[in-house]
Amino acid sequence: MNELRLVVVGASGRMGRMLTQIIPDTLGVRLTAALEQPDSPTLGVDSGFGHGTTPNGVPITSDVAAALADADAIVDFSSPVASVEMAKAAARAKIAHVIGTTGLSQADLDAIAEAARETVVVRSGNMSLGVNLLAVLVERAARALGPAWDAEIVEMHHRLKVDAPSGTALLLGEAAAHGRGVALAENSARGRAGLTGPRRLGEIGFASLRGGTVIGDHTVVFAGAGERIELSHRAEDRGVFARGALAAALWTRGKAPGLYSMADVLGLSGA
Ligand SMILES: NC(=O)C1=CN([C@@H]2O[C@H](COP(=O)(O)OP(=O)(O)OC[C@H]3O[C@@H](n4cnc5c(N)ncnc54)[C@H](OP(=O)(O)O)[C@@H]3O)[C@@H](O)[C@H]2O)C=CC1
Ligand SMILES: O=C(O)C1=N[C@H](C(=O)O)C[C@H](O)C1
Repeated sequence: MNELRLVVVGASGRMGRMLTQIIPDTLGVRLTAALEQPDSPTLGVDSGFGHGTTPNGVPITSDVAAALADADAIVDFSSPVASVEMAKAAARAKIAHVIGTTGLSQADLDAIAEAARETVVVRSGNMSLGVNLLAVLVERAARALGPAWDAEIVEMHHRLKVDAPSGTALLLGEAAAHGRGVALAENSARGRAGLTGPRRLGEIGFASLRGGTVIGDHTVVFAGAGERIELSHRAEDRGVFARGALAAALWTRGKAPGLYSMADVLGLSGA
């Protein structure tokens, strides 16, 4: 089978650099374009620059049309505005779109769902195997424990992260809500401050810490009367997200248009 021709969006960012580093060592994929914003100072620079001195022959560009003309899939860790634009372009070109970007609004999610009517889209707030397995465990725990055990989600990330709660925290919150058979939107508490009053039964709380170079730590606490369960994941290397995204891109081959998750890619749906 031919190699999957990949476009990386956000190629000069932390995740983009990790992707361009591991693509040459990943069987079945080939980088054909590396996209950045039109005003990026990195335009024209070899996209291999982020990981030492080995050029890969793919210069960074902002020409979306040219990039998509020679591609099978897009791997996108950029910004909400960019990912929604890419989703529309991917739908028009019928190219698979793997979206890792977080901080998406409901309107952004709706636009992505609309694009997924035309092409294969895999979106997840976390592409790692560990976090997606953790979500399965959180759902089971929430189902078994019920709302009498208070669920709180604590996350910590590097000082440069711009959105909160993290996409992963929201994914884990959705898992807990699903386990309880409730909607997260109606049962979440974000950013308590001031005279909050006692905790509301059944709410799922979120707390976000930012500092240093932390790649991504998440803990789901189930606090009961006189005892506590904590389920945690710590990412030690951005490679876990990048490898998951490349596995997702390869998985899209031959799939029907639709919106998929990493649980689908990893075979964890219904686990
Ligand atoms: N789902 C997952 O597993 C993971 C998700 N993420 C998420 O991925 C996103 C990116 O993270 P990270 O790499 O750390 O962030 P960075 O800010 O380091 O990288 C994002 C890159 O995207 C670029 N960009 C912005 N707009 C466009 C555009 N229109 N076209 C092309 N490129 C564009 C930015 O350029 P500029 O700097 O000029 O704005 C930047 O270089 C975040 O939302 C983060 O939360 C991160 C890790 C794992
Ligand atoms: O911005 C990051 O860095 C990360 N973002 C994702 C999130 O919002 O959960 C995934 C990972 O934790 C790193």
